[in-house]
Amino acid sequence: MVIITAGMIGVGKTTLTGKIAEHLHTKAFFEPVGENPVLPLYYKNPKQYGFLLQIYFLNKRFSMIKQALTDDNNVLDRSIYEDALFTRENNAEGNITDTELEVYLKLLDNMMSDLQQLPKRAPDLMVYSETDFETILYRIKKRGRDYEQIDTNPELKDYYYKMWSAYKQWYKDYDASPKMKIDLERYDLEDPKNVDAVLAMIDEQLKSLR
Ligand SMILES: Nc1ncnc2c1ncn2[C@@H]1O[C@H](COP(=O)(O)OP(=O)(O)OP(=O)(O)O)[C@@H](O)[C@H]1O
Repeated sequence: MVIITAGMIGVGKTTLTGKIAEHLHTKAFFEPVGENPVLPLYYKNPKQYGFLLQIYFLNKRFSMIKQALTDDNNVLDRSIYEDALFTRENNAEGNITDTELEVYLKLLDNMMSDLQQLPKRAPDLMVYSETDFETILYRIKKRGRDYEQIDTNPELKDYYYKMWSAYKQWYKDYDASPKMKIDLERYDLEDPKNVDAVLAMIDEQLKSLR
């Protein structure tokens, strides 16, 4: 089984990915932000580093999905299927030019067609997490990464809102695999009871796929 998690910045995908991997005894693929040299540069100067950051992520995600689809027993914390959303939003914000977007999309297209030659062509399940916008802001604040804070960079609130809204449509349009939605506002994963409830929902969904 290959499961991918998806959802807005700060929604709680990383925690959920860890819980799923532990529960199913599978390997989790994370992309630790501390090891990303471009991310802090991007938040300081999105116009200069927007394109570079998206190429950085795309390259990482391509390696991860290739390995995941080859090994066939994995959970991925965000995947190549949602990266273009960030690129499009940064294009709409004026951080990424139309030419950069075009080059990016062609590269992405090439990468996606390469995936068709792998033992498995797509994930088995996409687990999408959502909360309301206020909860997103609360969790970003609580997590406390300096460069993500709207207190020091108020313009970020607008960017976050646009991303949060765009994700709703992204979920509706996603058709690369079966999908399910988890309400991580109702099921806050800090409570172990909620973890059990969410894992039971995922088990149920997996059963229906077998
Ligand atoms: N293409 C992209 N993919 C993922 N993250 C991106 C991308 N472009 C910019 N970012 C930024 O990189 C950071 C990713 O952080 P992280 O991997 O912890 O994901 P997250 O969505 O915040 O996680 P979680 O749902 O676990 O809270 C965020 O600050 C996000 O805004």
